[in-house]
Amino acid sequence: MSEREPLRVLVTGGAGYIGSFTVRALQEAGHEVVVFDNLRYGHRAAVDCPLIVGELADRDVVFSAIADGRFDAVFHLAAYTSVRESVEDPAKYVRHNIGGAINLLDACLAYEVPWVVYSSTSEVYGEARYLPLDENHPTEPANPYGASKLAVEEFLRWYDQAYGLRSISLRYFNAAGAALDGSLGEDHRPEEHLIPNAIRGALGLQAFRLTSPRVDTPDGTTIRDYVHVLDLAEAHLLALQALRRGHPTDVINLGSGVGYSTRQVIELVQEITGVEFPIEPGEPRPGEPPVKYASYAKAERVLGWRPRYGLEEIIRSAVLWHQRFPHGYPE
Ligand SMILES: NC(=O)c1ccc[n+]([C@@H]2O[C@H](COP(=O)([O-])OP(=O)(O)OC[C@H]3O[C@@H](n4cnc5c(N)ncnc54)[C@H](O)[C@@H]3O)[C@@H](O)[C@H]2O)c1
Ligand SMILES: O=c1ccn([C@@H]2O[C@H](COP(=O)(O)OP(=O)(O)O[C@H]3O[C@H](CO)[C@H](O)[C@H](O)[C@H]3O)[C@@H](O)[C@H]2O)c(=O)[nH]1
Repeated sequence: MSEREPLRVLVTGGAGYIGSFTVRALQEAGHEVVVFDNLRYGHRAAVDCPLIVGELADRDVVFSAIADGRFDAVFHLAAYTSVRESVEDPAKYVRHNIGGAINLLDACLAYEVPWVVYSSTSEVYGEARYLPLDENHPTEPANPYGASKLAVEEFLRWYDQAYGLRSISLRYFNAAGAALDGSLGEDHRPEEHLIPNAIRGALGLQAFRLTSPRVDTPDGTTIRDYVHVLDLAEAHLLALQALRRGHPTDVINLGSGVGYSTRQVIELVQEITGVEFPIEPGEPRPGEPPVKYASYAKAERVLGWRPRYGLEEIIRSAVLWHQRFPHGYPE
């Protein structure tokens, strides 16, 4: 099969934030896509392709989705993603993020799907021992969410060794931004991420609360690496091409390489929107690492990927989305 021939790809979590952009990128590249999502956080309106509404933890449902599909690849993005919830209810993260993923991988083996692209996270590293974080940094997740994502990465390695299932795990840093025309965007209910919450503060949709703990950084707020969701979607296509070329099972960081403090992000949202919304004190989130940002040298070397968009374009696109859809996707 030539590297350009269209493939059939199942995207789990494809109705969610990053998934919906990845689905669109696959479709634009000519691939045939089916989405599998339980719609707990995803939205039907975010998807323009066949959608299987199903639960990953239900092994029979997962097996029948794969059995019916004749898929060439699976992009596995579905997961629960709240650090706070994972600390309160770790069992949920074992059952869905680990158990659900294992159901999916077993179905891939049963129906000979050769390639998996997996959504991992910078949370696998825990607190940074050095910066920028590269893929050789020790993995010491500080919460059950990060532990669940790392466990799947590790089993992907074992599944390749034992059964020959090849995969690339993409360790995203902080995904943010929207389609440049504001047609797709981030709609989590409830929303926990900084950029959408600051924009909602600027648009008068809700009060903005600072939940960053006081940390040892120049302005005392946490520092993060924001990467445009369009850049993430592009990286998934490049990972698929790498697998088609025969690249071995691997893990790759996806970040912008630049760290911005929470206060800098808030101030940039204020500047771009022209609204000096109040910053109300919130309950500091426990266990947040003070600083993280990525080295994306490996993504550049292996995938030929580098981020196209910076923080300003991230915020401008997200503002457009929130202005067009202040109440999110129509249900
Ligand atoms: N948003 C980020 O900054 C970020 C950073 C690093 C990694 N990630 C990873 O990227 C992936 C996508 O994240 P997102 O921000 O788009 O989240 P999201 O909640 O918008 O998307 C996840 C989707 O998966 C679905 N889902 C969750 N559990 C499921 C299950 N058991 N069965 C079926 N469907 C299920 C949800 O309904 C949702 O549509 C996740 O795997 C997450 O761990 C996200
Ligand atoms: O309304 C808000 C939202 C966030 N923050 C603060 O802004 C910083 C960034 O918060 P985000 O929730 O946007 O990002 P995190 O780095 O805390 O975590 C996110 O990115 C990780 C990957 O790097 C994981 O995927 C995780 O699930 C996801 O929530 C944190 O200090 C947070 O306390 C606020 O002050 N107010």
